[in-house]
Amino acid sequence: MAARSVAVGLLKRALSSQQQVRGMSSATPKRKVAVLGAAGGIGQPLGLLMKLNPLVTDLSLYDIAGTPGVACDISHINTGANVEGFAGEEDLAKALKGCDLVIIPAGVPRKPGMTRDDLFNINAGIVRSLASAIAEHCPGALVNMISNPVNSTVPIAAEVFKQKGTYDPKRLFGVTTLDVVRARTFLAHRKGLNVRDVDVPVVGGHAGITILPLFSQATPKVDLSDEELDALTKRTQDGGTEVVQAKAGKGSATLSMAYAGALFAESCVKGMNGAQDIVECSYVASSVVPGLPYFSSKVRLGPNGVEEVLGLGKLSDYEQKGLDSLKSELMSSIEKGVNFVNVKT
Ligand SMILES: NC(=O)c1ccc[n+]([C@@H]2O[C@H](COP(=O)([O-])OP(=O)(O)OC[C@H]3O[C@@H](n4cnc5c(N)ncnc54)[C@H](O)[C@@H]3O)[C@@H](O)[C@H]2O)c1
Ligand SMILES: O=C(O)C[C@H](O)C(=O)O
Repeated sequence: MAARSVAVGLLKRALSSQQQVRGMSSATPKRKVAVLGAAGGIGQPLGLLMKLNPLVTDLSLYDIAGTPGVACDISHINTGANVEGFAGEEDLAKALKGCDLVIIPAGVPRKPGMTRDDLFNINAGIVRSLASAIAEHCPGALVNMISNPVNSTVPIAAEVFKQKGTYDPKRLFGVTTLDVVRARTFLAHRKGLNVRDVDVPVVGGHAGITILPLFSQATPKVDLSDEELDALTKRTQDGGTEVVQAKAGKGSATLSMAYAGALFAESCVKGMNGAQDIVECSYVASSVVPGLPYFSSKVRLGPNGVEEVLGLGKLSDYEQKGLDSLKSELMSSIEKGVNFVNVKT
């Protein structure tokens, strides 16, 4: 009897995973995901990872050029998602139509010696025009903003959506998952832990000192000397710069970012599909820190996007100092984004 029920269980599991792979399960809703900037350093591996995700039934790959080739290549992979490639502004409406989730890694990356804010002049305009198209063609989609400077590009998208009358703070996310991925990796290496067991919330924003890892809230609990804490915090804050320098002029993090972006996108889709207790750190509209209208902290994801913005929990003195010192930089990046859309020059 026991052997029979084990066999039935295995059969059911195999059937349901086959159905999932084909995108045919009646329990799994159809989900169309778009990647804007899909021919780029992040866009290509992110497109690949989304094609491998059984929750994605339709994958729309958009860039200003180069997407037909990328889409053709990815479409040959024998997983369920239907893949379409779109190139050039005249194809943007088609790329966005019917999307549940839009991921934006479009824009220029840093070179050594640059800050993320140095990307503002080019990327702000790109994000403004993509946000405007999203408001027109898929206003109900969740938006995962990867393009830097995230601290400003999220407010830019929000202001565009407000102007278009489609703004819903629950649906707009700055992707800060790479900071969490880095904090987990660096802590696990430093303390000899299995990285799969390690989690570290990272709050604040996504640039330099605005990236604030909360090692006092890590799981498993760890004892860190003052030197270790300082070194781990700085390495997490400078993780992006470490990659920019290692790539020596050939861009910034792409592969680890694609991994992080795919993790976050999957959590968004799971939340939309009704999964419970999906919690991720993300840079969202927030009242967690008075005076900062956008802030990254843990958020609970659900059918409508952000279901709940969670508080910061108890901070150590070191983390409280970090929080106090990031506020003015984060606020000025937010204002810069807001003004870009609203102030006529
Ligand atoms: N949030 C994060 O943690 C994080 C991590 C890494 C990189 N980034 C940022 O992601 C962005 C992309 O980085 P990358 O390494 O993929 O750069 P990349 O130059 O390799 O690719 C960017 C792609 O965007 C495309 N693009 C430009 N304008 C566009 C438009 N109007 N519409 C659609 N696509 C457009 C380009 O054609 C290119 O294919 C950069 O701004 C980078 O700083 C963010
Ligand atoms: O550092 C960068 O410019 C890219 C990205 O924001 C990162 O953190 O890797």
